[in-house]
Amino acid sequence: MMDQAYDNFKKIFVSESPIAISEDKLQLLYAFMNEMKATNAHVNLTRIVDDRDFIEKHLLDAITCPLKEDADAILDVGSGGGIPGVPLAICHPEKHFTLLDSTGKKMKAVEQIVNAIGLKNVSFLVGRAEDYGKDPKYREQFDAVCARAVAAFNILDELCAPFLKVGGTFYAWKGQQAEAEIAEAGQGPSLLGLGSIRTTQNLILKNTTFHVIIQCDKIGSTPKKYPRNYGRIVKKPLT
Ligand SMILES: C[S@@+](CC[C@H](N)C(=O)[O-])C[C@H]1O[C@@H](n2cnc3c(N)ncnc32)[C@H](O)[C@@H]1O
Repeated sequence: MMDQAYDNFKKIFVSESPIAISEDKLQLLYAFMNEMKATNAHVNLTRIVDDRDFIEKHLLDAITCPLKEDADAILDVGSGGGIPGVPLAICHPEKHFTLLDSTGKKMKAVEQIVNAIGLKNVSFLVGRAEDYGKDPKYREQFDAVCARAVAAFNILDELCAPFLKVGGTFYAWKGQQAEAEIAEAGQGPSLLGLGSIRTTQNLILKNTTFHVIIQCDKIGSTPKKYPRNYGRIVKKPLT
């Protein structure tokens, strides 16, 4: 049963959203927000708790990602409190989302949230991206890989590229520093099999000026030597 608080949520969401969302999905996004806020009292999942901020900086920031229609298996690397993975899973029930984070406590909390709101298209992995990326069970198995607020692009490319199938797409959420980070990554993406680097800037939200998603496609297999161990990736990012 939805209430006055839901009506307020809906009003803000509809006035801010550049895309139309059905009522059932909107109710799930609302339930996710409330569960996350409640969980936040004992597990630190987000600093954003005001409804308008949550809608703009978490929900809309996540769901405006231009995921390809034919992407079925999607990995969210460094998912933390479940963003962008959970809002995207709500909006794309036909796709499967795997959330990966090295912090088990966060993944456990998000799993409980996902169960509480009844989402069936999400699964969880606890551990380091650079370890899972070497595991044949996960390497080159995903049609899309997403990552928000995890690392600079010249580190993220090595963490994420190994998971992508050739033909898949990598989405890295960035702000106004996107172009500078692409430049800093130099030849790194192409060494990893990534190409066609571009940015999506046309989904700028009313109060979030710098909503930029770097996208690139996997155009060739990632050489076996990548990903290196994390210390090496950070100390000497590919250029
Ligand atoms: C700042 S949080 C961002 C969480 C979420 N993506 C968001 O935008 O709200 C970064 C998360 O990435 C995870 N992380 C960082 N490096 C990682 C790695 N190499 N493998 C797996 N998780 C990692 C951290 O545990 C943390 O939960």
